[in-house]
Amino acid sequence: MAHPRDIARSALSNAVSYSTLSVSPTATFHSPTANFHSPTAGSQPGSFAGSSFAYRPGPQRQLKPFNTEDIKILLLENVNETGRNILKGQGYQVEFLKSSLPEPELIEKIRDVHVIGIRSKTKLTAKVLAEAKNLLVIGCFCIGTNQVDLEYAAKHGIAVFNSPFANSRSVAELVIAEIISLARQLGDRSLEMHRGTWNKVSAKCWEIRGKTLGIVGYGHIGSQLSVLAEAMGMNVIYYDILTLMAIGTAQQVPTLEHLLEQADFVTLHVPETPETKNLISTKQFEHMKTGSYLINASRGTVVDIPALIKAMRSGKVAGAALDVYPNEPAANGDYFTNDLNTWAEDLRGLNNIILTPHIGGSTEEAQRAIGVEVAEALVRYINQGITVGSVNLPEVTLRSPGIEDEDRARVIYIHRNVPGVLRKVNEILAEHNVDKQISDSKGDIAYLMADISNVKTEDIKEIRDNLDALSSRIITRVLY
Ligand SMILES: NC(=O)c1ccc[n+]([C@@H]2O[C@H](COP(=O)([O-])OP(=O)(O)OC[C@H]3O[C@@H](n4cnc5c(N)ncnc54)[C@H](O)[C@@H]3O)[C@@H](O)[C@H]2O)c1
Ligand SMILES: O=C(O)[C@H](O)COP(=O)(O)O
Repeated sequence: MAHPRDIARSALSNAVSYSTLSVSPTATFHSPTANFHSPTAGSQPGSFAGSSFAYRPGPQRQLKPFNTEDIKILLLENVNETGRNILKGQGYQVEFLKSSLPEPELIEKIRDVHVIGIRSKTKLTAKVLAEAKNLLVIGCFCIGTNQVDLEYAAKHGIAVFNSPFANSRSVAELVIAEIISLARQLGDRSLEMHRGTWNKVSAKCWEIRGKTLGIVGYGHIGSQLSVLAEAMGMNVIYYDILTLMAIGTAQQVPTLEHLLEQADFVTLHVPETPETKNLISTKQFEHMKTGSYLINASRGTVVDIPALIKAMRSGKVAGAALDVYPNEPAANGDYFTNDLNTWAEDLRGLNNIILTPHIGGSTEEAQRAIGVEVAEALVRYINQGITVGSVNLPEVTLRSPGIEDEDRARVIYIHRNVPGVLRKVNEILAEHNVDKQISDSKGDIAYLMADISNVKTEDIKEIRDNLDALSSRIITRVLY
């Protein structure tokens, strides 16, 4: 029996196909050049030259079996105007909210939409996604995707996109500011002055020149930070589960303990995974140098905060900067108290601790760039089924056929990765000319895209119905 989501998605897909093959007047692609760069792009056969890929839709028809006005999008967490404008420019119905939503309200709203745009706060769990009967695609307008059940989404044919590095520089700059601020106790001095107290001290205030920065997680952010820190005269060491090429004169160390024992400043730039939960806890604080500093702008679960509070009270750790927390308030103006995290007030009472409200990626530059990058990925997926940049589906694209003809269609078949599917799909497509076809898999899920010609309007329903009838099917889309 078809899942209700599939029926809803089929209905959307069928909506226009029986009345006309032409495109809605609003169906112009937002950007005529829509350039994007993907670090993984070079791995796409036949679609890329090197690692930079300029997608140009050109004058051909857009591949949409629907009026763009039928697409309902919910944007939460104050997604940047750049992204909103791109989506509105397509004619989609866009509902925009500044904050995240409590789960019951989220479930109510997600039932109705084809696309949801979120940032790091909104948790799209299996429970929430199970209610999202119409959902085609999720846009994470941020780097992290740990807030989404990626596996559940893939198994139900819901693509997920993010912006893998548009805010890396902003985070790296914030961390540089924090290193100096902690070394000079700037937060405390500023607070004292705000309270009317003059307290001029040099004891335990340091230059950062010649000090050792230990970076845990040497990815996009960690490696940017490495360059900036060296430029300021710091020695940089890093620990990563992968062996990674050092930038500048930084040096990789073999274990986390090696890093903790040598570093004056420890900064965390790992994703949230089961392995990184409480990565820094009592044992790790014991390995740190007395009087060293800890910075966490990765995810709140990476540091055991009660253990940090103890380490700071004992003087083992001389200062800390936290940008992320296990439980974060939903909206600006909400309180950060023990109701949310049992230790919140103890944390607030410590000296030389910088507490920021998850602002690592919150700059105008980063948010604008993320808005464009994710919104364009969503448009490519909604209108053309292109999955390049998806974090949970195989990355698949075909060059648009560059045709004006009305007898062409793009078939997208997301299916379970089991033997014999290609043969069955091609039997269904056999009466048409398959101009181009590509198929790729990721774990249990496979994504097939075929551009076919010699297709009449009445053939579309038959193709869809036949593909829908295959036991391997997750989602069928026919775009034309
Ligand atoms: N505070 C903010 O606003 C903000 C902004 C952007 C990103 N982030 C967080 O920062 C994280 C890192 O971002 P990035 O873009 O540098 O990610 P990235 O994927 O480019 O790099 C992460 C690195 O961590 C390494 N790693 C993974 N598990 C590890 C482990 N157990 N021990 C050591 N290294 C490990 C990976 O191999 C990788 O090199 C993101 O996942 C996100 O959660 C926070
Ligand atoms: O994952 C990210 O990019 C950061 O944590 C920033 O998240 P935000 O967009 O919710 O500020």
